[in-house]
Order: sequence, then C-alpha cells, then structure tokens
Amino acid sequence: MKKERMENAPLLKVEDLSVSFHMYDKGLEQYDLKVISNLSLDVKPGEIVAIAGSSGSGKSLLAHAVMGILPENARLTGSITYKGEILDQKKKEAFRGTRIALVPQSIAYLDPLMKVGKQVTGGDRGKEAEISQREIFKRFHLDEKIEKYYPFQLSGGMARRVLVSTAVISDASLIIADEPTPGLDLEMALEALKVFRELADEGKAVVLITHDIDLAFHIADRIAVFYAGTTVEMARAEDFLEGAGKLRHPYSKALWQALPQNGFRPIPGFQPYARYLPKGCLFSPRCPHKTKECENDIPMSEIRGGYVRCIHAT
Ligand SMILES: Nc1ncnc2c1ncn2[C@@H]1O[C@H](COP(=O)(O)OP(=O)(O)OP(=O)(O)O)[C@@H](O)[C@H]1O
Ligand code: NI
Repeated sequence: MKKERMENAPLLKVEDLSVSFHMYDKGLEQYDLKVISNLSLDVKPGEIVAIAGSSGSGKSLLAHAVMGILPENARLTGSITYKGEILDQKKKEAFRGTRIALVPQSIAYLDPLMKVGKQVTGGDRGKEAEISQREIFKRFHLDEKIEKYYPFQLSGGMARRVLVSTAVISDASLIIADEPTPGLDLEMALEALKVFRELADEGKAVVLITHDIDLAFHIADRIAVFYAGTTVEMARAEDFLEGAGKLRHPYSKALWQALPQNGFRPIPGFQPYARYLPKGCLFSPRCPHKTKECENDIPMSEIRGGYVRCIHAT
C-alpha cells in the first residue's frame, strides 16, 4: 500500500508559486512586475502534463523557475519540490541536466563552440553515450555526420531535434520540454511526442509546454491551462478530446473553440499585461459570466475530477 502511495506521489510539485521581477521605470521609480501568481502544478512519474496557454502566460518562466535559471531581478515565493525535497537554488543547479532536463524554447541555448554530438551526450564520448546518441539521431532523421557539426551549421528544425535528443538521452527523471516542436514537419513533431510518451511510460515525468495543443491532447495525460501567469484549469486530456462541454473554465472552453477543427472562434479581448492585472479573477475582464464576486481572490476548486479557478464553474 505504502509503495503504491509512493509511486503515485508527484515527482515535481509546484505550490502557490509567484514570480515577480524588480523593475526600474524611467527615472528612479521602481516597481514589481508580477508575472506568475499563485500557480500550482504537479507531475507524477509515468505522466505527461501538457501546459497550454497563450503567449506571455508564464509557461517558460515556470520552466525557468524549476531549472533555477531566472534572471537576477526575479523574486520567487511558494514552493517547488522534486520527490518531496524542496528545490532551493543550490539543488536546482545540482539537478540541472542530471535529474531534471530542459528542452529550451530557443535554439540559441546550444553552445556555439561545441560540436553537436558532444553537446547531446553532455560531453561524454564513451561508447555507450555514442550509441544512444546515434540511436536517437536515427529516429530524428539526423545523419551521423551531423554529430561533427557546430550549431551554426544546423537548420532550425535540425537544431530543435538536437535539443530534444539531449534531454531524451540524459538520465533525468523529469523532463521539461518548452515548445519542442516548432520548425519540425508533422512526421518529426509526432516522432518527438512519441519519444516523450515512451519516456513517461518508462516511469519518467514529462512537462510538455506547447502551442500544438491538439497534438498534445493525444499524448498527454493531463493538461494545465495557463492564463496571465496562473493555472486556471487542470483537466484530463480526455476532457479536451471530448469537447468544450467537458471543460470547466471559460478560458479553456475558449481555447478549445479557437482550434481550427472546432470552428476557429477566438474570443474578443486581450490577456492582461502583468503590470495592470485586474483584481480577483484574471480572466474576468473577458468573461461573459463575470459578477461582483469575481473581484475576490479565486482559489482552485475540484469539479468533476479536475481543478478550476472559477467560482461560476459547474
Ligand atoms: N526578464 C523579464 N523581465 C520582465 N518581464 C519578463 C521577463 N521575462 C519574461 N517576462 C514577462 O513575463 C511574461 C511571461 O513570459 P513567458 O516567457 O513565461 O511566456 P510564455 O507563456 O512562455 O510565452 P510564449 O508562448 O510566447 O513562449 C511575459 O509577459 C513576459 O513579457
Ligand atoms: Ni515560452
């Protein structure tokens, strides 16, 4: 019984995370820009949790907060644990690339002065490392000679596959993939997602940040929907496959309806800028169900087996 409980315990747990940047305005005026507010998320071994949400909703910043690579002027509150252990900055640095691997959103993260093969294996050119590197290159249709290339010799799509390969052959038990598919053709994008699914099936935990949400529905177990720096819904992937009626938050429903296959019906309005966040529910200025009570702080609540940050959700 205990063992079962241990296995179901989250590998990564983010609780009530807020991130602010200390900013300088014109002159001497200073202010705090709150870019992540009260965000919670957990990922269990064997699971892929996809993160969906528009540009600027805090997806990459969450990844950077877990990896410990936020800029100097960032302040964090809340907690991030890995296997129940609090991840402070020192641990984040120790775990980076070993227990926790990041597929960065930008291909500029590749070291311009190191040959690609060596980067993928983390500097290890032993026989075993070379075999795993060649295996994954084959799956991603990367010719063997590419291991001798420098990053500037790669196309965008090749660089993306190299970054994914690095995380895949690491020993990390937690993989955070921040947009791993842009620039890949459909076949390669699907191959990358298939590789992530296999890693999860081996017992690793995967966080998949992606704009290709309709692909993510098919391989992820759960979907976290981000809006203006917080989680507004955590749902099973099947809920997204079944349709807007199964979803709980008006923004998740709007995301679903904005997909081309669902009629491409975008909602009016904009995500608020971090400096001018509305009181209470961050989605309320765009919400058709808005009432006075939405100006209060809105906690996550459990509804129909998922979690939602909306007092009107049923
Ligand atoms: N160093 C920084 N200083 C100030 N604001 C920042 C900084 N880095 C990011 N932001 C702001 O934080 C917000 C969240 O950024 P983030 O990169 O996490 O978005 P995202 O969800 O990953 O978007 P995308 O889908 O475009 O990658 C944005 O409004 C961004 O402008
Ligand atoms: Ni991003």
